[in-house]
Amino acid sequence: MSVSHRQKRISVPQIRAMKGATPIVSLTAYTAPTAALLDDHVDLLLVGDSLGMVLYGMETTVGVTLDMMIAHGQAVMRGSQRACVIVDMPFGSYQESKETAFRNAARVMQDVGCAGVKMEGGEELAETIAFLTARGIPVLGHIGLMPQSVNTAGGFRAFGRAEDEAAQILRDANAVAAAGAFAMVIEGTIEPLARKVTETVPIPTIGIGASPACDGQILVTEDVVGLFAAFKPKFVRRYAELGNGLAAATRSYADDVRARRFPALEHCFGVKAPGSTAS
Ligand SMILES: Nc1nc(=O)c2c([nH]1)NC[C@@H]1CN(c3ccc(C(=O)N[C@@H](CCC(=O)O)C(=O)O)cc3)CN21
Ligand SMILES: CC(C)C(=O)C(=O)O
Ligand SMILES: [Mg+2]
Repeated sequence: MSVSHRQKRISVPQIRAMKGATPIVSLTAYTAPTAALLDDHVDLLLVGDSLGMVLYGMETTVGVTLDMMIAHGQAVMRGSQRACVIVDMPFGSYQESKETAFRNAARVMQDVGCAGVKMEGGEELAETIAFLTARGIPVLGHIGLMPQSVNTAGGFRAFGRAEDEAAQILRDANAVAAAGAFAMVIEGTIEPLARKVTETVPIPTIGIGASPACDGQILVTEDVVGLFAAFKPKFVRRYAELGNGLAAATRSYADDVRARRFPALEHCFGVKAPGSTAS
């Protein structure tokens, strides 16, 4: 594509400016073909570390590595043209120190060419978020249910039911915003808390299992289209059942191969079609 025909991607400042306006539409993407199909319809594509569970069959996201995120981030950048692409920093790549976080996030920015990175954390991560944003790396926060903390948080559950937990999440939201995050994902909280966080912080909130009051919504694409069957979180709405289509197509293919209906001669090389000089 020529330079003059190249369209610009939605930028981090544009996402930041959507606070209180038209809801930010976001979905996950892990591969080039999926990114290409979603690109025209979303504002933000997240290369989520949920890929460990969705693509690789892991029980949690804790086993996902930086190399995996970079490889899938590159694929999503190749497949998309318009969306703002953000890459999840995986467990272990940013918690140790703000310096380690910067080094690993800079590697993601350089190797992937994405618009920014996402990190799970609240007050305890604020210094790191400030360190990165001050040095040119846009950060999308992630508070509430933080899947990388599943081993200390008591499993995948709703957050903010207890008063002290809700108060902590509100402090986390304020700390993440004050540290310079351009927006934050709020996951798996009770609805009134996500609403209150959205009303309180000056940056967009992007909800998942949170509230319709959030400034945007995100879901895992495979959950939305019925391609992930291991579990169905309460907060998912299925817009298609592509898994059924995939299974049905596979059954038809298997039947055709076993009955020698596939391949037909039209699928074979060096076979003259009647009335043709080609193939
Ligand atoms: N495919 C997929 N979708 C997601 O939304 C998602 C991931 N993977 N992986 C990373 C995190 C983990 N998340 C999860 C994981 C499990 C539940 C879940 O099992 N929820 C059940 C309740 C579980 C229970 O009662 O113990 C639910 O009904 O919502 C929810 C969110 C959200 N994220
Ligand atoms: C569900 C979103 C917010 C996420 O972090 C992921 O897909 O990894
Ligand atoms: Mg994630």
